[in-house]
Amino acid sequence: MTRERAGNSTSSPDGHATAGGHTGDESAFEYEQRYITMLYDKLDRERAATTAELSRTLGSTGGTPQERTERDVAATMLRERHAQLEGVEAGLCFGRLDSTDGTSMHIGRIGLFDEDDDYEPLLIDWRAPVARPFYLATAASPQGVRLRRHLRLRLRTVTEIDDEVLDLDAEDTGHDLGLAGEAALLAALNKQRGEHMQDIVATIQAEQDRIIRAEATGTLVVQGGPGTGKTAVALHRAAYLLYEHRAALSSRGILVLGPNSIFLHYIGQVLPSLGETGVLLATMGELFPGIRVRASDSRAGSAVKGRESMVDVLRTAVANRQRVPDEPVTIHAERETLVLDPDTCGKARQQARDSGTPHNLARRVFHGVLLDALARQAAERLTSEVLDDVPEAGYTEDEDPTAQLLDSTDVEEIRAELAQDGAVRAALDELWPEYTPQRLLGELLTDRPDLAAAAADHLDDTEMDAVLRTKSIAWTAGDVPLLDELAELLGEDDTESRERRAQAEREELAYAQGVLHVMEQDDELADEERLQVGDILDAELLAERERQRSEMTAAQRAAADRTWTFGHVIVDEAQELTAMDWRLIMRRCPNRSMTVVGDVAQTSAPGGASSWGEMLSPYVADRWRLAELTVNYRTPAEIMDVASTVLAEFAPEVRLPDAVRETGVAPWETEVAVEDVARDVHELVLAERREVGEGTLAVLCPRHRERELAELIRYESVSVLRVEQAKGLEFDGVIVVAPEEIIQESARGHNDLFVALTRSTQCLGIAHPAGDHTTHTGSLRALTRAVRGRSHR
Ligand SMILES: Nc1ncnc2c1ncn2[C@@H]1O[C@H](COP(=O)(O)OP(=O)(O)OP(=O)(O)O)[C@@H](O)[C@H]1O
Repeated sequence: MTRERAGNSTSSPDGHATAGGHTGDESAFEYEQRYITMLYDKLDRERAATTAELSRTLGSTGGTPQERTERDVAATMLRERHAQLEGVEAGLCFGRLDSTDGTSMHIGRIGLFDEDDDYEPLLIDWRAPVARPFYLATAASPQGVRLRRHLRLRLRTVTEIDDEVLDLDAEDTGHDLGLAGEAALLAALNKQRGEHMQDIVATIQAEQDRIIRAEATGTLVVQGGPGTGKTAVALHRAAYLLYEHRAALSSRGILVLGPNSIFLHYIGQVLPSLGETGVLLATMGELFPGIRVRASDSRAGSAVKGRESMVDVLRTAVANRQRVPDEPVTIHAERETLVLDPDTCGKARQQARDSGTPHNLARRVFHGVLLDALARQAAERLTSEVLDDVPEAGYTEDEDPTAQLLDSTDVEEIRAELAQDGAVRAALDELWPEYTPQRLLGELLTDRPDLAAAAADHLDDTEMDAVLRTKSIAWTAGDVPLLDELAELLGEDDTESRERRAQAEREELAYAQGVLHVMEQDDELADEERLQVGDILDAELLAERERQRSEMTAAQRAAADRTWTFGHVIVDEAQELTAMDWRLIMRRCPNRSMTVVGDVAQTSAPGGASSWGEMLSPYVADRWRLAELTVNYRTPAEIMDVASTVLAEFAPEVRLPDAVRETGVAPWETEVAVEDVARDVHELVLAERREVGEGTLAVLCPRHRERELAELIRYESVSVLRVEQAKGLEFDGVIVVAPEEIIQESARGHNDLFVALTRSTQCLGIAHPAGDHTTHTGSLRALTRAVRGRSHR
């Protein structure tokens, strides 16, 4: 394979003789610039046409209800198209493939076609099958490709061209990792990082491409060490699946789950830059509409809440709210006093439970059985009162007055009256109340006896202490799967609200028809006017709900609906999820079309995974596929050497991915004054900022040091984070503060330290509070040895 490179800022256009399409006098640069300019002109025209169409659509009024709904659907699609065309501005076209048969194509973020030339493709969408050799072709297996060209642009100007001639006879200067487009790849990897993750569409590698384009059906696990591109691959897979299965997936949508909101912010631009806006990005804490997570659990608390046995605790808590009184309950109803005895209540409860419906629906059965009993009681009492008033000798034995006194309709009436009686309702509610998940969980987590009654078989005192709190609505991310579980156990009795809605619609319809009828009789009213009024009334009634639906994308609708099921779910940092989290996710994805992305060596959550099989087998048995990523694109070899020394101490069996590049910059370590760690780390930050220039820098520290450090270190490009917040992120420089404390902080502290060490793209420093590293764990001694072996500051 031979490589040629040209940059118009540093060297003259190469005038590549074989680059198809350009004329003899024209250099490759001139040709590509001309082509790129043509593509951007085309993009501009498409944008203008979409904007015009959208304002035409939004501006038109009236029409039949169906037309109005269609118009709203069209407007939603045009808005999406508009967002897509805006999103692909940067690096619209990034490559070109020349085939051995003499044909050539340009590859970019979206497809563009020439309508005036029988829809000839001008730009091929990277996801199209014909574009695939761009990522897969190698000199050994060229797949009909003669030349692969990477184009780099600044705004709309071509700044660099990298050519690879896929020629077996040529000298192979490539890396033994089998990289495609190596020069372009290294240029991308060496770039300074910013606030947002960049897409990798121009330099996707073959092992990544295979995952991105893997079958949509079934569950695919993508396991890979740090920096192997798992997140990048997962996001590109979302874009690919939407392209490949647009019709099926755009209605049900794709959910991408990430570990926290910092991470979602970080990855938030990748899909728009690929022209896709309809994907719902969320954290676990956001998956219960109406709840905002405002608090966090202790490690012990989240471990307890994440256990599967919480399902039994919740079940018992619900059952404990279905009460049978110890003593008869006296009800002072409006007309009489009635009594509910424990035996009747017990039978009613059994009947309700036997109905097999969730609590709030079974409540109807329970209340119904008791209302029947109360109605009978009232009827019997009424009958005996009447009989008491009838003179003894007033009838013969054949004329039993009770037989005619109350028939079933009368008893029904009594029942209906009792059902409306405040005292009766209160008594029934007391025994079997209606519950929302929020109310029940709020009670349970703030009331020790209540929790003890539900959890006695599952939690000891310390575990209960770990989840109890004082404020019922201080929701944490760990509460969300519990709320979701409760929503299933409780169900929602929407019979009345459905009836009310149906009644309101019937009334509105009757009103509208009445008005139309009056208008029809009014000869003075112009036909046109009558039509308009009729349209409005009808439209309001018939199309309102449909319209609301059509104005929302699948992602927006999904975000507002707890029971929404997605067409595909992508779970990033999946090793962090607990058994309870997985139950919720599986409810959102009944077809199990999922991509599960993570690294079990990086697990830090106390309830997180140590094996994929263990986590997934309850849902898919062994029907999941594993794909592995083996190359580390983020962390330079110098830093990986240090991280692998630490890893070898606690997980010697794990093989680390090969680092794709070296930077020549050795990691460093230093001591900081134990009495003033923040001040000294601040000094280190100032020095390190000079190293990374405008790049990003992170100070990663144990939990208890975060506040003090964050108060002192306040620079726009510097983040002070706990390790768990840095999951999935990367920075040009990283300073790890007090590694020993990070190790000691939790049962999975080693994993945390490993995560912290692998966040950097350029340089790494370690700050030990003085004396801290002399006494401690093997991991820390190994870390110190490894760093010292390289350099010392
Ligand atoms: N093919 C590629 N071309 C260019 N950059 C890439 C490629 N693959 C990965 N990268 C870059 O490598 C870095 C690491 O990628 P990513 O964050 O997706 O890795 P990860 O496996 O999720 O890491 P971790 O598990 O450590 O959080 C990112 O900057 C990403 O853009």
